[in-house]
Amino acid sequence: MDQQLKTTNKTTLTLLEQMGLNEYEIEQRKQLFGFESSDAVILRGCHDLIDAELEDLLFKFHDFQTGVPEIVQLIGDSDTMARLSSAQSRYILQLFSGDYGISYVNDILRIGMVHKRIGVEPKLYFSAMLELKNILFEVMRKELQSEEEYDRVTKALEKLLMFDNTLVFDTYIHSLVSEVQIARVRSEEYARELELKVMERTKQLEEQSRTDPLTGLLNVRHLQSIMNQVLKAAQRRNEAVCFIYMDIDNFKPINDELGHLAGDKVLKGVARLIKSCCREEDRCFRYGGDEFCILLPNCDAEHAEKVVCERIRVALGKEWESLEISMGLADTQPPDYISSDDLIRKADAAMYANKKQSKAARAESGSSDEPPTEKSA
Ligand SMILES: Nc1nc2c(ncn2[C@@H]2O[C@H](COP(=O)(O)OP(=O)(O)OP(=O)(O)O)[C@@H](O)[C@H]2O)c(=O)[nH]1
Repeated sequence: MDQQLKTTNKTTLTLLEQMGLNEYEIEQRKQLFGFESSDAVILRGCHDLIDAELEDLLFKFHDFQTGVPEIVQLIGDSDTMARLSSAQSRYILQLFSGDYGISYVNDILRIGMVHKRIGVEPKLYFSAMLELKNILFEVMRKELQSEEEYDRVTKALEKLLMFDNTLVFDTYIHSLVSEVQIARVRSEEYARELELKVMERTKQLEEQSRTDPLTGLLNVRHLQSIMNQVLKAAQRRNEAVCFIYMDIDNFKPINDELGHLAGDKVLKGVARLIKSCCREEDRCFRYGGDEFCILLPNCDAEHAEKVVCERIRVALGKEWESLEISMGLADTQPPDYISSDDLIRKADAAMYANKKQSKAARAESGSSDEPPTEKSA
C-alpha cells in the first residue's frame, strides 16, 4: 500500500482527532448556536420526565421510521431494528444528560459515521431528526406546566439538535473527502505504475530498434549516428578512432550445405566471439548478412590490427575448423579527421582487398571450399 495511505491510517485516530475537533472548537460551535450552560441545566432538568416517556416516545418514532419505505429498506431486518431502537433510546437520554463535552461529541460523530457507512442519505437522516424533534416537543407540550417553561426547554433543545446536526453533517463531508483522497492516491499510484510500464516498454523498444535480433549486436540503422557521436567525442579529446570491417569468407556454402539454421548458428557464434574480443567502449555491429564491423574509440589501425584483429583470429582458430574472416581497417586521427562515410568506405575497401588476396592464396594452394565446422561440436 502507498506511503500516503499508510500515513493517514485512521485506526490510530479518534473521530474527533480525524476531524480536527477539540474542546475549543466544540465551545465555539455551541456559542455559534447560542447554547449556554444554562441550556444544559434546563435540558438536564427534563431527564427524568423524558426517561418516563421513553417507551411511548420510541414507539412513535418507530412508527415514523417504518412508514418511510427507504428507511425500512435500509433497516432491513428485526435485529437491526432492535439495535437501532436501543441506540436511539441512548441518544434521546443523552440529549437530556446535561453533559455535552468531548465524549458527547464523539458519540454524535459516531452516529453520523455509522449512518453514512450504511448508506443513509442526509435527507433521510435529517427528516428523522425533524420527526424526533416534533415528538420531543409534543412530550414537552404535554408534560410541562407553563408556556414559559415549554419555551425555555424547546429553545434549548432546538439549539442542541442543531449543534448535533452540524456534527453529523460534518461526518458526512469528512467521509466524502476521505473517499476522494483515497481515490486520488489510488489514481496517482496507478498513473505512476502506468508511467513506469510505458518507460520500461519504451526502453525495450529502443533497445530492440538498436539491436540486430539474430546476433544481439548493434544494427546498422544506428551505425551512422553512433559513428558521428564517437568521432565528435574523439575530436574534442584529440584521440584516434579505428573502424574494422569484417566479412566471413565462404559463408554461402554453410547455408547451402548445412542449412540456414546452421548458418544462423555460425553468425551468432561469430558475433559472440567478436564481442568477447572487444573492450567495453568498443561498439560491435552486424552490418548485414555475414558482415560485421567494430568501432573502436581511442584506438588507431596499427594497434587495432595488432591487438583486436589478432585476438579475433586466435579465438576463431580455437573455436572453428577453417572459418576465416576477412578484415579491413581504417582509422582517423588528429588533426585531420575524415567523415564517418569515408571511414566506412576505406575499411570496406581494405577488407575487399584482403579478401581478394586470401581468395587468391586459397586458389593457389588448392584448398577446398568445404564449410567450416565447430571444434567443440
Ligand atoms: N543463415 C543466414 N544466412 C544469411 C543471413 N543473412 C544473409 N545470409 C546469407 O549470407 C550469404 C552471404 O553470401 P556472400 O555475400 O556470397 O558471402 P560469402 O559466401 O561469404 O562469400 P565471400 O564473402 O565472397 O567469401 C548469402 O547466402 C545470404 O543469403 C542470415 O541472417 N542468416
